Amino acid sequence: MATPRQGWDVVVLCLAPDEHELPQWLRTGAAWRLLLCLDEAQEHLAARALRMGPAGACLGDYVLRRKGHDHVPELLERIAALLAPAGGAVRPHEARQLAELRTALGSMSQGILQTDPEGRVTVYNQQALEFLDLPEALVASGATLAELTELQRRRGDFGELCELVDGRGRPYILRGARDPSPDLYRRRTRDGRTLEVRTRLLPGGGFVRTFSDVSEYLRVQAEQQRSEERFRSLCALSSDWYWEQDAQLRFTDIRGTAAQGDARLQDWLGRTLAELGALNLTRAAWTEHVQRIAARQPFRELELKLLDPQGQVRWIALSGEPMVEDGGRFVGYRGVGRNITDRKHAEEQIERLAFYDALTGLPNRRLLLDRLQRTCSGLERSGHHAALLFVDLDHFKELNDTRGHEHGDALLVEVAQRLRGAVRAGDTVARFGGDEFVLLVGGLDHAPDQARRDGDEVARKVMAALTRPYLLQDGQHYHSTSSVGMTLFAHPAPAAEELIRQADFAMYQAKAAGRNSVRFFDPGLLEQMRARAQLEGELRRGLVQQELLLYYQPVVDGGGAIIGAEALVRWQHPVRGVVGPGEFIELAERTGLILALGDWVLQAACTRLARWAGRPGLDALVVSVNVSARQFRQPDFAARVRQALRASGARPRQLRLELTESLLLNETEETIAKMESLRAEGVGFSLDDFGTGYSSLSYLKRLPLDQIKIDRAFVRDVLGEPNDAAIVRTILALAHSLDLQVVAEGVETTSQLEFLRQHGCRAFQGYLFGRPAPAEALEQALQPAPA
Ligand SMILES: Nc1nc2c(ncn2[C@@H]2O[C@@H]3COP(=O)(O)O[C@H]4[C@@H](O)[C@H](n5cnc6c(=O)[nH]c(N)nc65)O[C@@H]4COP(=O)(O)O[C@H]3[C@H]2O)c(=O)[nH]1
Repeated sequence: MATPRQGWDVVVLCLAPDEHELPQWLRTGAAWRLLLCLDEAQEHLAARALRMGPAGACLGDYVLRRKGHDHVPELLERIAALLAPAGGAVRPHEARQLAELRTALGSMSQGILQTDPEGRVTVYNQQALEFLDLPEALVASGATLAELTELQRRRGDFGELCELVDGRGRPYILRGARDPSPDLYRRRTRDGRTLEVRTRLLPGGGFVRTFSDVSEYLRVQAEQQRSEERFRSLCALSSDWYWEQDAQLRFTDIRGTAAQGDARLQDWLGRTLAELGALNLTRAAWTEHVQRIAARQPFRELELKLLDPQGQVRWIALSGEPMVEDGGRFVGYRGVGRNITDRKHAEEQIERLAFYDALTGLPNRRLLLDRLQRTCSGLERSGHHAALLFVDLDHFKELNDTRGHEHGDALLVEVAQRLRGAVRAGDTVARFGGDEFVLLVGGLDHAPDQARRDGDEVARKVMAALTRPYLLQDGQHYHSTSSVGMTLFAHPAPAAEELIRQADFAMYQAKAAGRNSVRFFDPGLLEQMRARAQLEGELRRGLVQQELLLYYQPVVDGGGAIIGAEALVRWQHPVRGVVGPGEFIELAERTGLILALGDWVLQAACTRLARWAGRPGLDALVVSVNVSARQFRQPDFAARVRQALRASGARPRQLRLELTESLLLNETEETIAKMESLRAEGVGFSLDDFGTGYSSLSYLKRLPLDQIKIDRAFVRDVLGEPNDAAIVRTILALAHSLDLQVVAEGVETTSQLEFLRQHGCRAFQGYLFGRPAPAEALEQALQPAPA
């Protein structure tokens, strides 16, 4: 059959009864309407024609053939109906379909329009009018798309140079919207929206065009892109890296500059956290983590200590949160990871500093206290005894002072090693600072006697280890001994601090017993300890209550004339009466009270000097004041002396500071500077107890001294002990050659005086001339005889 021509209004297709297919030309689509005439058995072909939709012929209606030509009237009637002009009699179902179509078009968010082969707009919806900003009257009037486009172009809808239309659509618009139209292009409207324009050609000519406002979509897309970029740069710049796990908690993604090229991290892929084998997680910590994951909760800073194949430890911290799809389905975890190895090392270092002695690497006081507490709490169960040993090196200070700190430090390191070797691995060797070491030894016998023997054996071993000669860095050998104080304890044990006090106290007993010995803490001695503590409290109070006094002991010349005095402190105790410095100076030094005490003495002596000014006999006296090492080492010591002088008005030339040898051996440069600054103002310096310590010619030459004092120990035996006599002679000769004055202390007899005089001594101090006494005694002795 021939193909119907364009322009026909209705095509009536009568299918032969044996025809089971629709002719091919029906699919080409055309403007005419189709009226099918077919047998009942062929009714499905009408349905098929209907389904061809807008691309094919438009099925108008169909009529079933009846016997003879009974169906012809109906056929004609239907032809008439199809030929009826638009707006004419429309069948009810068609009217409904049309209305529904309009509603559907109207409710679309897209704009839609359709043109006929001549380019006239035949179908449109409100959205299209709105997007194109065109009046409906114009569009409905049958204007062509080219005309509408021209109108828009003139209005500037596409921009002056059509720049609002993208590269795909611009040539088409510039051509005046004449074919061919691109399938897709985008253009921006003047109010800033972006429209996506899609065109689909219709088979019979014309096209359907849709307009979608994709502004929001593009905004979200751009935002997403920005967010992606942010994430990417975060990953690139951050020391953290990003990870993801699937629902089975296997690592599926590890990203970020910090993770790139890190084979050890990339090795995680496909494995779960449990399979990484963290060394640090305790069972409890792991259980807690697993429960958290099971509850799909986030986790923060989960720290993992991992061992890599090279045996290196590294620490990683992970934080994560669950990933859930839109439907609420759990799909895994994601989060960030960070290498915290450096931080962990720093923390370990800090911990070491907090609990270990930096020089020897031994536990410090804090750690020892902790271990001691643990030992004590285990004693009830074990029934064992334990021992705490306080070890102090004899004469360590002298080594430190004479040979320098490096040698002292090296010795302490060696001592630490020897102590460790002398006890069992489970015992603790701690350093309390200086040359004080404390050993905690556990597992001693249940029976007190045997425990004591065990403890004694440990102490002997310790002492033997420390007595072996040391080879110093300068190649010289050094011999040392130690004093050990020990306290034994079992359950119930005293408090840890109390045990340390006991061992410390016992160590002092060992020192007092002549060093190089062991002493067990004797509870009987506890009283002494308490007395010491009480004395400290009383001295503190005494200082505040101004219970201190200054006595003065005269210093005389060869003819017995008083040329000066030494100020010696006394304590007017409210109960015990006058207490000598031998009972409290050492305590004051140990507790730091010496600083306040020393200040007071300086001020009192200066005040006395000022009072004596202008008084006959007293006016020219030089007063010596003892200065303890700790006092002298105060950074502002010189300023304090100046302050005492200024406040009292005393003349610096009449003040002489007595220093001890041990003080001068240390910190020489600083010492000299301090002494020189005071000496420049007239203050004199005397070296006390000369000959008892490490007397050295070199520092005598270097230090700005005026005077040395021969210790009374040499003076005492100067007649009976040839050695002492030789020392005294040497000191006098030395002092003479260095142009230093000499004062001999402790002169009690005229024979001593005679000896000293013979060998050139010109100044003397001792009971022979007067005991230390209140200032008034000196004042009386020097009072001019009444005329
Ligand atoms: N056997 C005997 N002893 C004599 C004789 N002549 C004097 N003495 C004593 O020898 C000590 C001399 O003082 P030192 O060597 O500076 O030794 C002083 C000094 O090191 C210290 N000291 C005293 N007062 C102070 C002070 O104000 N500050 C400081 N830091 N230490 C002081 O206490 C030590 C003892 O002082 P003191 O008990 O007053 O003892 C005094 C004095 O009484 C004598 O002929 N025979």
